[in-house]
Amino acid sequence: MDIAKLTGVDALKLVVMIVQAAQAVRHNKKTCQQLVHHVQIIGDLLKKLQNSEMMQQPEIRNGLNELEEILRQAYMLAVKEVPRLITGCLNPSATICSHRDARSNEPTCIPASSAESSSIEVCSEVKRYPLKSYCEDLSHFITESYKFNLFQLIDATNNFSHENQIGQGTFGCVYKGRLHNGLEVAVKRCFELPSSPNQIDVQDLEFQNEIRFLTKLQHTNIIKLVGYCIHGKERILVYEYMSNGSFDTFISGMFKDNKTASGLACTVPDN
Ligand SMILES: Nc1ncnc2c1ncn2[C@@H]1O[C@H](COP(=O)(O)OP(=O)(O)OP(=O)(O)O)[C@@H](O)[C@H]1O
Repeated sequence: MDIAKLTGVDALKLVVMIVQAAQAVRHNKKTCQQLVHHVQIIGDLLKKLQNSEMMQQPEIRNGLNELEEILRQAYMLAVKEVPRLITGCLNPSATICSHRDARSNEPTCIPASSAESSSIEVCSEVKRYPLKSYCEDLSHFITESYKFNLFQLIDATNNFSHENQIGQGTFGCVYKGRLHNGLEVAVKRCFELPSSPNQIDVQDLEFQNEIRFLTKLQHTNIIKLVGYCIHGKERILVYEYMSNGSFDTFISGMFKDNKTASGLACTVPDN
């Protein structure tokens, strides 16, 4: 099926299509049921958002556009009968990240928020799926980024000190940091939103979208996500540090180099 044919289908319709596709899959029944369960949670959330005032906020609309793109890709995967893999990617409470297995030292996928409260049981096949095979089967969803613990980032940024702050965007403050291995990083500490259940959900979706999109889009012209941290209410993203100025400067520099928006789009790996 041509992905272009799905253009214009909204997120809620995609949820229905994914559920239908997953229910039609003959193999991996149990995994498909989990997939349906996870997608329906996203669908319920979208329904709640649909007529709310929050939909007027551009950042939420943008987040939902990105979610729609994720759902579109999930649908494409569902119809290709690989639900086992996308269950992990769509689990609203678990993000796949790469870690090394303590015994074999093999990179392994685990749910990033396994320490966080989760009412959803994460598919055990996904939990222990070796990163290598995962990459081979689903390279565009894999993340080479790592889950940091909060103390590593406190250490890297001198306790998020004022001196280390290099900027501030819509979603949080950005700090320059240096990891133990010497790598210079930009650490974005997301603002805490007022504690309304919906807003927290949306913030988490936004956060997870950022992780998925940046790890999926590996390209020399796209900033690399080095890792992330979830600790209590803390949501932190760790990017490679751009020594040549801000991201905006970098983007405008790119266009000065005759890399037009459409040219860039052409060079982004096509999933
Ligand atoms: N990877 C990075 N390396 C160096 N500086 C960075 C990096 N990322 C962000 N910054 C600095 O932090 C500032 C805030 O960045 P951030 O991505 O949070 O927001 P923004 O893209 O400027 O705005 P918005 O969030 O509203 O889109 C940037 O303007 C830049 O100066």
